[in-house]
Amino acid sequence: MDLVRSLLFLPASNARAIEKARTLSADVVVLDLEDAVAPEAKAEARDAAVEAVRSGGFTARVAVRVNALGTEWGEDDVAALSGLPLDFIVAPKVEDAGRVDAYGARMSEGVRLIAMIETPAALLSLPAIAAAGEPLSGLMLGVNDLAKALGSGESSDREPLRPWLAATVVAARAHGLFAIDGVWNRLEDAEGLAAECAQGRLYGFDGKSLIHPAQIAPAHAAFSPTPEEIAVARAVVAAFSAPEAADKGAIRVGGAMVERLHLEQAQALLDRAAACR
Ligand SMILES: CC(C)(COP(=O)(O)OP(=O)(O)OC[C@H]1O[C@@H](n2cnc3c(N)ncnc32)[C@H](O)[C@@H]1OP(=O)(O)O)[C@@H](O)C(=O)NCCC(=O)NCCSC(=O)C[C@H](O)C(=O)O
Ligand SMILES: [Mg+2]
Repeated sequence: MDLVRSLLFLPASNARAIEKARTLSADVVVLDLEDAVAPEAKAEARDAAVEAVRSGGFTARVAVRVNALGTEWGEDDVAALSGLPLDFIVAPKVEDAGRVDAYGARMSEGVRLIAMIETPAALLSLPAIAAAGEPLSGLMLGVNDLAKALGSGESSDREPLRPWLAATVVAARAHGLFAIDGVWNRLEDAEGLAAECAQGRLYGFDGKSLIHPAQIAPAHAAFSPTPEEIAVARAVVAAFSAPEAADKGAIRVGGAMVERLHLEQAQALLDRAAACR
């Protein structure tokens, strides 16, 4: 099971954060070479990321967000990661399927790609990007860049971004990719973070991109099955296991109609709960 409830970004130029990240229980840590690193620190950050990945010691799976191919650092970033024991490369500002292919041609076997959707052009090309094929394994919304490019205002319920939340999940699901929601910037607003995680889960996202260790636990709480969901799933599985349900497609469980598609859904939720444990 590909658990991606939490993808914690940290600047690869921050040695203390890298040390801390080794001890953290995020599902994935993302060493950032892009927006969290100033232009004059790019080369040093690249070296630090390579050294960190080579040395290992992370509890989480490890990703590096490179600078986009086409920028002055992109080619060197991707080349520096060649042959390293890395789980994912995160590609910022992907705008077409050709860009996914370009990363694929440069990446080592076994490393998977997460494409960031964070420009209007990417939104218009979502179906083609999602259909690009291997090594693409996930889509991640970049809400900061997106809000900047769209000129959309802030709102607590993300009203202006909602069509794009849904479109990203649809594109990912259509091609068996995971979908990761954007970051929550307000470090001290835990209530807002919890609400936004819940909204992301409601839209179907598999997890959230994060910027601070304190955001890991709320993301895991939101993107793991709840005890109530587990109880309902167990009841559905038990009801369909009863002899009287053997020849039925639809039955009544807890006052609701459930079909065999709900049985599959319940089994998937129980598998996910086991993986989260
Ligand atoms: C946002 C921060 C700059 C805040 O830093 P700071 O105020 O120093 O944090 P704390 O004092 O609360 O830190 C406490 C300890 O935790 C460590 N720490 C902090 N953040 C991280 C982290 N992300 N990963 C690992 N460890 C972290 C500190 O080192 C302290 O440790 P210790 O001293 O040992 O106790 C900072 O949190 C930060 O830099 N966050 C990540 C920023 C980032 O990577 N941004 C880029 C990705 S977001 C993005 O661009 C999304 C997308 O592209 C879009 O467009 O939307
Ligand atoms: Mg961005």
